[in-house]
Amino acid sequence: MSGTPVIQHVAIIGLGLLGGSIGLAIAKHAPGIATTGYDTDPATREKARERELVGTVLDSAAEAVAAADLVILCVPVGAMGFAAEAICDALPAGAIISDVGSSKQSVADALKAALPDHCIIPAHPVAGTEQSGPDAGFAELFEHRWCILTPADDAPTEAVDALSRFWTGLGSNVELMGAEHHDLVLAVTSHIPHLIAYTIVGTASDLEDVTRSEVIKYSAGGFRDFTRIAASDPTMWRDVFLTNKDAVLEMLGRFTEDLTALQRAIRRGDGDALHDLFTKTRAIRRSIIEQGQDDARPDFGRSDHSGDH
Ligand SMILES: NC(=O)c1ccc[n+]([C@@H]2O[C@H](COP(=O)([O-])OP(=O)(O)OC[C@H]3O[C@@H](n4cnc5c(N)ncnc54)[C@H](O)[C@@H]3O)[C@@H](O)[C@H]2O)c1
Ligand SMILES: O=C(O)C(=O)C[C@]1(C(=O)O)C=C[C@@H](O)C=C1
Repeated sequence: MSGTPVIQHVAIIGLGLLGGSIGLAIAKHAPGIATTGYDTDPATREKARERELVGTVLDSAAEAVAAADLVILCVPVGAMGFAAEAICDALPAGAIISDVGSSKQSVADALKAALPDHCIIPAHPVAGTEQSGPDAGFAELFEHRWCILTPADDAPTEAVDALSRFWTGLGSNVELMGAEHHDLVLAVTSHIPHLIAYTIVGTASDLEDVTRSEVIKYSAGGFRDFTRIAASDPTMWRDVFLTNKDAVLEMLGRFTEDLTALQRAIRRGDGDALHDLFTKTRAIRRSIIEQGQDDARPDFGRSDHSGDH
């Protein structure tokens, strides 16, 4: 690759929350970039046309990528390999292939296996909601949010720079990281919190009828916040846990040990242990807020667009 490539045409494969939001964000922040898109689901393609998520919605992945200099795969992580195989023969030489998957090592492996001769720069915008599908996307999703790029050591610097500039242009802050490290960090900050939410809401749903209806009736802040997270897309999260198995199991082991220690403190009436831990965790919350990282999403990310009414 010679010189820094200028991105003039982005193809988006998968037109749900992430794909739709990228299309709308390009229209808002970089209207000079042409966009094409494809989704395997005909109803999603139809809705994407109606909402003008991209400039042109095509009826095949090959047509969608034929003139692209950047292709972004926005499908569940378990489908990345299939999506890459479907575009293999139609990709222009020199196109950058990227993705938005929530786990990175397995996606990097799948993309490399499907597209061994192409320039692959995996990415993960750490921005989302519990909504999914073509109705869920909005142009502001990535503003003031991190986008983590996980290029392989031999990835061309110019392509990494071009992709960084692309995401900065949509309003994101960009950080580079190894894929394995990404998967460990995100296991703690995103994957295990989702697992905990799925568990606690699942526990409530297993209670006897009367108790369950009371849980729903009286659910205030804590449980209600968990139900939002536990409403996240089942296919997406199934794939995240299957593809980030090692890091999730490692962190889950530590979490289980800490939970057991807390259980012992409660059983023994060890108020000091409980108070010490809660003081430590409160300090973490305060330092997140001091760093200006407390949900930098604009309000409409949660209310107007999240559908959580
Ligand atoms: N939802 C979030 O909060 C969030 C945040 C960051 C990253 N991600 C990642 O983004 C990706 C997409 O998630 P989403 O929330 O947009 O999901 P989504 O369900 O809203 O959209 C995914 C779309 O991909 C389509 N699809 C599936 N297989 C396909 C294929 N082979 N070819 C073309 N289209 C295909 C589906 O029909 C669907 O419309 C996932 O990898 C997820 O891990 C999600
Ligand atoms: O805010 C939410 O609803 C999210 O779950 C978004 C969230 C996260 O855990 O922070 C979920 C998965 C992603 O890969 C990135 C972002």
